[in-house]
Formats: sequence, C-alpha cells, structure tokens
Amino acid sequence: MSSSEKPLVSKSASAASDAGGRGLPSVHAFQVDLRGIVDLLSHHLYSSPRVFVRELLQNAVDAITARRVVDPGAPAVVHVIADGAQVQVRDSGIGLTEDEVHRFLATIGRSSKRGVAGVVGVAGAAGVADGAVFGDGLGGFGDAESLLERGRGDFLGRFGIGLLACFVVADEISVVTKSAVDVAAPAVEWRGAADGHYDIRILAPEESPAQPGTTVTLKPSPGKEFWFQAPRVVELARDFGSLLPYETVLEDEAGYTYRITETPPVWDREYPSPGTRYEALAAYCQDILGFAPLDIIELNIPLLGIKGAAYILPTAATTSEQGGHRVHIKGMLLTDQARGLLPDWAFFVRCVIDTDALRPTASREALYEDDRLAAVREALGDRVRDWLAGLAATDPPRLNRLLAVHYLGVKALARFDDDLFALTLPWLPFETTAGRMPLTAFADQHRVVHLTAGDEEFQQVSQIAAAAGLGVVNGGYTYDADLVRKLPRALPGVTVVDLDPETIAAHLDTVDPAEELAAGPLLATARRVLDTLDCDAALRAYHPVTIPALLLDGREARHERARVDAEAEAAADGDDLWAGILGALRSVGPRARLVLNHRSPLIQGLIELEDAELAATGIEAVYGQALLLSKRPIRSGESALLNRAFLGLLAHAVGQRPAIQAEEEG
Ligand SMILES: Nc1ncnc2c1ncn2[C@@H]1O[C@H](COP(=O)(O)OP(=O)(O)OP(=O)(O)O)[C@@H](O)[C@H]1O
Repeated sequence: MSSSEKPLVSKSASAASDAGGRGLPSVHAFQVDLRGIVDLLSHHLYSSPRVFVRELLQNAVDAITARRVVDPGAPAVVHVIADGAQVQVRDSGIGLTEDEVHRFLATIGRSSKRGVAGVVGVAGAAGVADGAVFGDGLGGFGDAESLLERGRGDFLGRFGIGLLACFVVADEISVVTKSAVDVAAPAVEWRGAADGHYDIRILAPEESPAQPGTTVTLKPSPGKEFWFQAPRVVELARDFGSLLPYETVLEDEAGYTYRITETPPVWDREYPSPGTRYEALAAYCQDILGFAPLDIIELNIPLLGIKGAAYILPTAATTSEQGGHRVHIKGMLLTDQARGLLPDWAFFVRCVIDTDALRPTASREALYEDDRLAAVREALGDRVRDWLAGLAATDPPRLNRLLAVHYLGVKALARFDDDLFALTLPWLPFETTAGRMPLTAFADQHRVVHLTAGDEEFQQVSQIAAAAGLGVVNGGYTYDADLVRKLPRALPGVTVVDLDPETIAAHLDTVDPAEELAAGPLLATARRVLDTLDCDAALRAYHPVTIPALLLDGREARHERARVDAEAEAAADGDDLWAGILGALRSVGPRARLVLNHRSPLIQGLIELEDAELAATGIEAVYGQALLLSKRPIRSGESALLNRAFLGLLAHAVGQRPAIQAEEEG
C-alpha cells in the first residue's frame, strides 16, 4: 500500500506479540475492524442523516475560528452550494497541509481541536499506543500548539469523528484544502471512501484554489438524493446554523442565495423600547418553538456563558411532560429536545439558550449529565425563581396570570419544594369557606385552619362552618391537603386540624327543651321516614337560616353505608356467601344524621304543620335537598325518596293526593 493510499485507521499490530514467555503476560494492542468502525460512527451514532449538514458547518466554523486566532482580519465566510447533484461547503478557514490531512482528516478519533488529555485511547492507556491510531493529539490547525491552546475553548468539535457522519448520505467525501499557516504548502485533494480507504493528491498550482481554506464535496449515495435537494439543505442549515458566528450563505442550482445565519441572535439586538424587545422575543418563540408565550424570562448568566430566553407555556402542562429545550453550543444547535436543563419544577418553561458551558455527547444530540449541567440547571432554576419572586413583589397581576394557568403543576411541585411553596403561597388558590383564595390571606382570618378529608365533607359543612366562624379548607382537590398540612412551616403560629362533620355538630346550638318538645312530632316523623336510609334526625339551631337541614355523615357512617349497599347488591346477585360475610360485619357505628335547623322558617312551618303526611313528605324533601347539598353520590333508595318527595309536593301544590299514595290506598 502506498503512502497515498492508506486506510483511515491503520490496524495496529501487536506491540509485543512475541514478548510473552512462560508465566509472563504478553501485551497486545486491540485490533480495529475499520469497516465496522466507520459503519458504527457514521450510521449508528446519529438519530438521523440530517446531522451531516451540521458536521460540515461545524468544521467550517472551527476552521475559520482557528485561522482568526492568528489572523483576526481573515475573511470569515461559509459558502454552501446545494444544486441537487451535490452539496459543497467552502470555508475561508485555516486549511490543512498534506501532513495534517493524514494526521487529522484521515485518523479516526483524532481531532486537531483537542489537547493531549482527551486523546489517549484504550491502547494508549495501556501504554502501547500505536501512533497511527492513538496519536499524541498534539498539533492542530496549522500545527501551532499555542494557536490550538488559545482557540480550543472556541471550537465546536473535539472527538475527531464528525466528518464520518457524511457517510450516512454519501459513499465518498472529497476535500480540497489549502493551508493558511504554511502558505508555501501546496493544496491537497483528499478523497475518503466509506469502506475506510482514502487517496490523496497534491494539486498542481493551476488546479490549486487561490485562497487558503477548505471545500468539502459530497455526492448522494443511491437513495439519499432527498437530502441533497436545496430546500432541504436550506432548512437543515438554518435549523442548525442560524446562530453561528460567521456569515453563512447557501446557493441553489438556479443561483439563488439564502441567508443561513441570522446574527446577532434576537436577544443580542438593540431595540427602541422594552416593548419592542419583548415582541421580538415573543415572535422568535412563535417561530422557533411554535407557541405564543404567556410570558418571557430573559436569560443572561455571564458566569456560565448563557444567553437566551425562557418562555412560559401558554397552556397548562403536566409535570410528566418535561418538554425539551433548544440548546445551542457556541451558536450551533445541539438539540431542540434537551432534558434536564431546568429543575423539574420549572416544567411550565421552555428555553432557547446559547452557551459554551455545556458539553455535548459524541453524537452531539444530547448533553452530558455532568457537574456543568447541574450548575446550569441550578442557575437557570434560580433565575426563574427570582423572576417569580420579582413578579410577586412588583407585578402580582402578571404572576396571577401565570398561576391561573399553571397552578396545578406549581402545586404538585410545591409539595416537595419548600422554597417554591413559600414563594407562591400568597398566590396559589384554594377552596375555603371564605371562597377561593390564597392560604396566606385565609390564615390572616383563621389561625386554626380546618381541613376536610374530601370534597364531600367540605360541601356538607362549608356554609354552616362559615356561619359558625370556622375556617375550613377543602382538602378534596389534588395536592391541596398535602400543601395545607405544610402551612405551619411557612406561616408559624397557624395550626392545621382535620375536620370531621362531628366537629361541626359540636358547633351547632342546642334548642330550648320546651321548643324541642313542640317539635317532637316532626322529629318522630323524621326518624320514621329516615330510618330505612340508616339516618337519624336531630334538631339544632344554626346559621344561615336559609339552610333547613344539614346532612352530617361521618367517615364511619359512610363506610357502614357502603357496606350495606354492597350487601344489598350481593344479595340481589344471589351471592349468598358474600352477602353473608358483609352482613356479619354489620356494625352499630354512628349513622348519618339529618340535623334540622330550628332557625329555618321552613322547618318552623313543618313543626307547625298539622297534616302528618305532608310533614313526612316535607322531611323527605328536606333530606333530599341536604343530600344534594352534600354532593354525595345518591343511592337507589334515596333517588326513590327524592322522586316521591317531589311528586308528593307537586300533588299537594295542585290539590291532589299523591298518585303513589292513592295507588297504595286503592
Ligand atoms: N473544513 C475543515 N478545515 C480544516 N480542517 C478540517 C476541516 N474539516 C475537518 N478538518 C480536520 O479534520 C479533523 C477531523 O474532523 P472531524 O469532523 O471528523 O472531527 P472534529 O471536528 O475534530 O471533532 P468532532 O468529532 O467532535 O466533530 C478536524 O479535527 C480537523 O483537523
């Protein structure tokens, strides 16, 4: 094999193949299956062929960066030609000499953009590095070490494999390059094939490009023509490269040119007013992320080299939809699906950022989960938190607007995040006996906060509790009970106690014995009517007077009722064994209680009523109304009662005997 026809990676022979004597280990270097490696790094590392455009742009940008380290005034233009038949990327960068082509372009895993530390491979670690495979990594663009050192932080590439991405769409990569450092060196043409071989040719002066720089040309492999159409290449180049630091233009087969870069980024431009700035950032969000943001948080964290914007989603999101963020690294789009960039609690935010702090994985499609990402996550979380705190202090209506949409998600996270809880407490809405309001305002009125176990209980007692001056919060909504229990930690001096309807009963006034005696017949009627429903009747005086009766139903009573229902169902299904088991569990625990309100004019009317049947119908109607008020599910016996009461009252209103009664009598 001639020196001008070498494999991209030379297979490393054993470094000490015959060194191993008896009892002594013999040391060997790993062998490399070149075709397999090229196939792996081109076809299996990336999620889509589209990345070939990114890798070409990236190399062009890095080459210009390198050249400008030594020659700050050097031209900085990337020219892409997509004429359907081929894609060509030309840069005015540092170029390569023949020697550098062999060392960098043609050595898999070696990059001119990285120093010694990052280069030693497996064999290198074993101390048997084959220079052809795992070189020392020194040198670089123009072989000027200091140049490399100075420019390294600015390069996008580092792994020495990116160019192989081109083999996803092409069988051959052709590179013509002329060094800007060694200006006397002739231009070189290199052609690398997907099977792992390359050839190299020194160009005659008349073939040589006039200016230093590099041109990479790809022709589609069979079936990959789609990726070479100009509109597609424009779209990909804009997606990846819109924020690149050097002017990039694309020319199609008809000679039309398209601007690829749109720099400076929207957040770095000058605007006549904050309003126009906000509008420009919002329009960018619509354009890039596809939604009109509810609000915008500008991001500028110099310490981490982060610039960009965090956009608040316009509609409610759930914590499980941890959406992706759009991350540029030194201008190049890394991914629009980055995870873990913000703390979990900030799930209602989508970011677009440009940074040089984060490390991409080798596929350059995701971020390393490392200390830097953790630092960025913390810094961005702090920024969002500070912004929320700032809104709370200066613009509560704006914060309210946000929480009106995202309160459920914020509550979900506030359960575990004390800071977020304290921060948003004055704004998060809860259902209370004083209406829907934040807990801080509620606790100003009630140092003892009663919490119901569920919505049912809250509905039963809210009006009466409010009239009795008790502060009750509905614990029936998702996350609310957990948050209310955290209240004493955020608001010292406030206590939270569980509320049971029995506690409410204790707050109802007893009735004067003489008046209770007068109400005796009605109470007896009520007990008779309600007995079949496992409900007692009692008389108390309370506010508001508009409530004629209150259905108090403790947890035990509800449990007992559910058991009775199941027993009836099992019996109806002919399931005697199950019905028997349930029957054996019958308890004599507390029953539900219908507490008639002696202060209610309606109950007064029923007490004075002489028509016992009408009074019974009235009791049924009052029970039905209390039942509806409690929002409890209605059992079959109860719906029959409601029906009977309604028809009974209607019949009475029109002066007839109720049909059911007439039927029973007839
Ligand atoms: N347009 C170019 N101009 C000058 N040198 C180039 C150009 N393209 C590639 N090279 C050289 O070839 C080497 C290998 O390029 P390749 O794209 O495979 O990897 P990389 O850019 O170094 O790292 P990464 O795998 O992270 O992209 C580069 O380090 C560089 O020295």
